[in-house]
Amino acid sequence: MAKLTVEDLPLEGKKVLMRVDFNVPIKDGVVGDDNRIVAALPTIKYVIEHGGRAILFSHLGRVKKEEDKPGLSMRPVAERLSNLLNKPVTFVPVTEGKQLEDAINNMNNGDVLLVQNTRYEDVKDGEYVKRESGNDPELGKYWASLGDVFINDAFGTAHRKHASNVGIATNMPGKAAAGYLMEKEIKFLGDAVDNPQRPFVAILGGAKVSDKIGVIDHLLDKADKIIIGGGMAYTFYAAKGIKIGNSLVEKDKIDVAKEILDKAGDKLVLPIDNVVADKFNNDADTKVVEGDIDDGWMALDIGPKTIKQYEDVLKDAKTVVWNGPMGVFEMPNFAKGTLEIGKFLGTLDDATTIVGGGDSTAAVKQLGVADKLTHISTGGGASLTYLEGKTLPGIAAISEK
Ligand SMILES: Nc1ncnc2c1ncn2[C@@H]1O[C@H](COP(=O)(O)OP(=O)(O)O)[C@@H](O)[C@H]1O
Ligand SMILES: O=C(OP(=O)(O)O)[C@H](O)COP(=O)(O)O
Repeated sequence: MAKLTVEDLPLEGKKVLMRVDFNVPIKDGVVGDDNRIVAALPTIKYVIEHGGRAILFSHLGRVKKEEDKPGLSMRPVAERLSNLLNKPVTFVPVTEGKQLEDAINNMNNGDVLLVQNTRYEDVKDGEYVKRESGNDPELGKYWASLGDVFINDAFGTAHRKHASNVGIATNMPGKAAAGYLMEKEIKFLGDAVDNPQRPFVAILGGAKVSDKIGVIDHLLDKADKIIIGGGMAYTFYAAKGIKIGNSLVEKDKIDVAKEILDKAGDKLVLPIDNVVADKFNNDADTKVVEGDIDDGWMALDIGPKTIKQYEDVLKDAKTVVWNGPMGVFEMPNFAKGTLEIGKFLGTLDDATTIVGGGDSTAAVKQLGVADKLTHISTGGGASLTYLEGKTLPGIAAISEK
């Protein structure tokens, strides 16, 4: 990678601004899945072990009105980070001003400080002003002025052009580096898409084809096969004139689906059978049907023949990228397709297997197969944007070597 990395920066005694993605689930004031915090630890540890003063910035959720703020405080994140690092983390409950500046000036080498949710800046005096999300130039400049160097380790936010990632970086030319997590994500996703070991198979699922059109388009030129599952498969069924009953469909995307099918030829693989249900409920009556789905029935998972067919496509793969579940995996009776594909990926010892996407990541974790895969991306929207072949502003703003 031609970008500056943490190892290129002077750290000893420096005020090291770090953008991390600590946008984690919080329930009743306690952090749930802390994977994103754990994923940022290598860079934070490197900085403090090399005598840097780590000043961390992250957003949490979306702040649109004053009342959103209390529930979206970073305080619980500071507590979890402190536990994970096994050392104190100073939490500063504001995003600008004397309290923040004094706290930074009081830091010693090796200390860690976490700034309040950067999206508190989106609401001022009750107005939704989007200073952070709108990349207000004054805000990026101010935050940049608080430190000596900048490290962006927030891959999950890299598809956003906000003050705390792009704003700080552009105000610190030559001093903005990628953290280890950012490097790792770019390496796995970048190699998979641009330099894959072949055969390269993409598995795309999830609810809507509209979310994945850009990815399918980009990967049609790159992948050897694209396996389709989940709700979006039935818009492709409709495009082929296969009956879909009450299955999920995006009627306004049927034409696009037709174009994709024409372009893809046999590169795109669709389910041959499905588990259909008489209602959207785990306790629904179910049956497996091939091809046409009758009215009154909806497809909620891929069927056993499809699982077998997909395993056949995957068995020789050397690179696999997976985004989106094969069915309504949240309901145990419709989780089998996602589970079996996940388990099978875990057996592919010679392949690089990469999962991106919020629900796909939740699925492989919930199903207990995450440990067997090569790389689970910390970014949903960011990994999708990457797979679409688009530039991620957060990455583009990092200084070149
Ligand atoms: N056949 C289906 N019918 C309706 N919903 C489905 C179906 N298959 C999957 N889904 C739903 O799609 C959602 C995930 O889609 P999406 O958000 O696109 O995935 P990701 O976050 O991994 O990109 C899940 O909530 C899942 O229940
Ligand atoms: O969780 C995130 O997005 P993701 O769920 O698509 O990975 C990122 O932190 C970005 O958050 P945002 O979509 O509120 O800008």
